[in-house]
Amino acid sequence: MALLDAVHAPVTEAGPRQLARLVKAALGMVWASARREFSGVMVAAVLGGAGSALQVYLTGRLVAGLTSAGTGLPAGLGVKICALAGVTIGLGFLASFQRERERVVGELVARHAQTQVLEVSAQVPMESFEEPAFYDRLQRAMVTAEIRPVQLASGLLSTLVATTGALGVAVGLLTISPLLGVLVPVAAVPLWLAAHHANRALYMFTFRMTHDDRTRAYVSDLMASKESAAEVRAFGLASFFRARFDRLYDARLAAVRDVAGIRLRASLAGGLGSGLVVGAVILLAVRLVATGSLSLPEAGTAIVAVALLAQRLAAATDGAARLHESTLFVEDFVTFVEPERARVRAVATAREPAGFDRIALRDVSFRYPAGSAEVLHEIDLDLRAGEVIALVGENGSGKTTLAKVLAGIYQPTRGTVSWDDVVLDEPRTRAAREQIAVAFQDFVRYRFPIAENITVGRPTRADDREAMIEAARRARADRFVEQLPEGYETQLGTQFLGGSDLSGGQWQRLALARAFFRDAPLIILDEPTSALDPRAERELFDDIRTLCAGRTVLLISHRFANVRSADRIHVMAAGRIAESGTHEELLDLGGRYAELFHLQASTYLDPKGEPWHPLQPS
Ligand SMILES: Nc1ncnc2c1ncn2[C@@H]1O[C@H](COP(=O)(O)OP(=O)(O)OP(=O)(O)O)[C@@H](O)[C@H]1O
Repeated sequence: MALLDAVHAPVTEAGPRQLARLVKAALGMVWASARREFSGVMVAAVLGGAGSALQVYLTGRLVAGLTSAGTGLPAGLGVKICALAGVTIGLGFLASFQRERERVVGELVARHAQTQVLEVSAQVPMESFEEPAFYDRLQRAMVTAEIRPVQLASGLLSTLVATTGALGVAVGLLTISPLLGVLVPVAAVPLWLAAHHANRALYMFTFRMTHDDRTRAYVSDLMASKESAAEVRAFGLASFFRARFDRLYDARLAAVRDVAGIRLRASLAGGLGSGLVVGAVILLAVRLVATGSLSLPEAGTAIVAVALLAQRLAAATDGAARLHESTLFVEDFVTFVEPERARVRAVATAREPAGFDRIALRDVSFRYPAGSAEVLHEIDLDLRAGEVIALVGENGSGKTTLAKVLAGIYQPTRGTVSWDDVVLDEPRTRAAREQIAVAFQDFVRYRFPIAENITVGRPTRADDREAMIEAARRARADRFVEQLPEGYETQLGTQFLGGSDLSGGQWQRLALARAFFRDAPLIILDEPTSALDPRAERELFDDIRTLCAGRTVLLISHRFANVRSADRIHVMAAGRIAESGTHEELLDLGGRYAELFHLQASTYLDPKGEPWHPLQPS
């Protein structure tokens, strides 16, 4: 936790200046997303304030009329009562209007905030997803964007409405007794101090719980998602996960009780302090009657106004407290969204490389943010336009990492990637992704219709059905898709209405089709056939040049026989390129490639060195 605090100190430690900045940011959010609705409530607030002043004035006139009339009814009593009732009904209507508008403003701000968090999350550098602190910030920003806008809107609007209402009553009271009018607002001070303390406690609680909350959400996801459902049942993990979930929730509940205690004590102290002030002011009103400074009707009206003002001030303080609370959380949103916007702007202005005749990696090293050591060391690699280049090597040797650096997913820690003479800095790398198609080893299974699983490869040409079907054909996905009753319109994902599932190999063919549909000059295929049957695998590798004609291809495979026709094969070992050459050159070299190639080939030979025929007894 100490580390997290150092990375992102909670805002409660900050002074009024930072709070003012956050209030400004919060207002900016409301204004940007709900200008019209917000303006409507402002007008209602002003009307409400005027109505409150009128209410006090009419009450005063009514009381004065009643006391001066002696035993009979005063003249114009009916009109005064009707006017007072009319103002009260009007104020009630304004209150309902405000409540309903608040809801709409809250939703509008929530949508605005969530869109920004999602946009940023989808664009942050991939390295961010390697840092636990990033997930904490993301989680806080997500939660803030989801639930705080409603609180922000309601806090802001009810503060405005209650403050204008309080001002109206205060104006009425000041005309009766300036002393009482000045003293009543003091009742808001203990309420505000208490709210400030309570908000701090809540924010610190949320801040400190983020990591544990994420762990709990992960465990609950394991228990409730389709991806883990089979293993959870096969290994009987339900009670094991349940115990872990309970432990985490117990810790949270203990912390919730602590923070609830702090908030309750603060609220009691605030209410007590405020009540004492109001009581003292009423006593003072009585004393002013005794000393003859106030008449009895004036004192009666003043006491009603004091109670009304205290009530409005409490509402205004409550609104301000909610605004303050949500503002603390706005910090989580702002610190997440703002820095990333600068990067996005930089990318928007970056020139996309025009293409390449040669891609060159020079002295490229890479270390994962979470890793203690470099996983790529001083890599020099060239890919010329139209070549098929293969990467082979044992598990963990760095093939996927290198492919991701080439794909512009990761930025090298040291060294450069250039397209011809253009060195790709971060913005250019992002821009260059437009010209790269990748089929990842851990590709995504989109729970969309089949056609969309392919067209997300290049959403801007999603309407090109012919190209979509052609991509499916190249990935040999057309055969099984055409046998499905709804063909390319088949919804995937059994969690959605009418959805069905595919086999691992069929999903992989869709991932391949997606890469083909992207139609980019550089195609990176990381273990593209790991789930395919031997026939499909053979077909793909035999045809790779035709399938990717005119493109530059980087192929990664564990099966050495698959890459033997590549223009150049690089053998990776412990993050370095250990050997390079054509299949024949590498066999002649008699090194690691030759050893691993023969090792794999031997599994297809019987003990006498003949090809293995499993159906014929040896
Ligand atoms: N996100 C990560 N954070 C830290 N280290 C990582 C991360 N991903 C991979 N590594 C480490 O980087 C090294 C290279 O991994 P990489 O996935 O590039 O290997 P690979 O050759 O593609 O392996 P495989 O053949 O198993 O797919 C491994 O030692 C791995 O533990």
